[in-house]
Amino acid sequence: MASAADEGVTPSPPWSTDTDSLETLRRQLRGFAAAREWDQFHTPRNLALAMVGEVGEVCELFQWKAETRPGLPDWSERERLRLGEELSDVLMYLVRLADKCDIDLPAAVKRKLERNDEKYPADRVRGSSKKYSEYESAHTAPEE
Ligand SMILES: Nc1ccn([C@H]2C[C@H](O)[C@@H](COP(=O)(O)OP(=O)(O)OP(=O)(O)O)O2)c(=O)n1
Repeated sequence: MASAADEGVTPSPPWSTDTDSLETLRRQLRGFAAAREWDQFHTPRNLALAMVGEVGEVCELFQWKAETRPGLPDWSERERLRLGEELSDVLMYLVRLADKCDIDLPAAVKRKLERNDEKYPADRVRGSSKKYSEYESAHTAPEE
């Protein structure tokens, strides 16, 4: 089985996020909305609702299907294309929502990765899906 390093993933700190691609997307979505005078509709509440609606569309694609393996080998190209579209909608509304709420998403993700690493140290939780509070000496979430 390929190790984490073989797959180019980052198994341990320091964590970072690709600020450039999120920032580029944030700017593109700003421009897209501005060109259509949609800023007036892109309120935090509307964007949150729109994002959840798109999450529902993602889930709908999995609905009533048998469990499938990672990579979706038994899905058609058409279904995979559709899933890519719906995931993109979720991402776009998410980035737009963060922007309209003045949340620095790359910084927030980096911070959350660090907190997750503290709550779920790899050596301790490897191979288990238990929540951090279920471990024996219940670890409490770090202070804000
Ligand atoms: N007021 C709007 C309307 C749309 N979009 C953008 C964000 C999404 O990426 C996409 C959502 O478009 P639709 O509401 O048409 O939804 P779908 O693309 O999912 O189409 P359908 O509902 O037919 O599957 O368009 C937006 O930013 N603001």
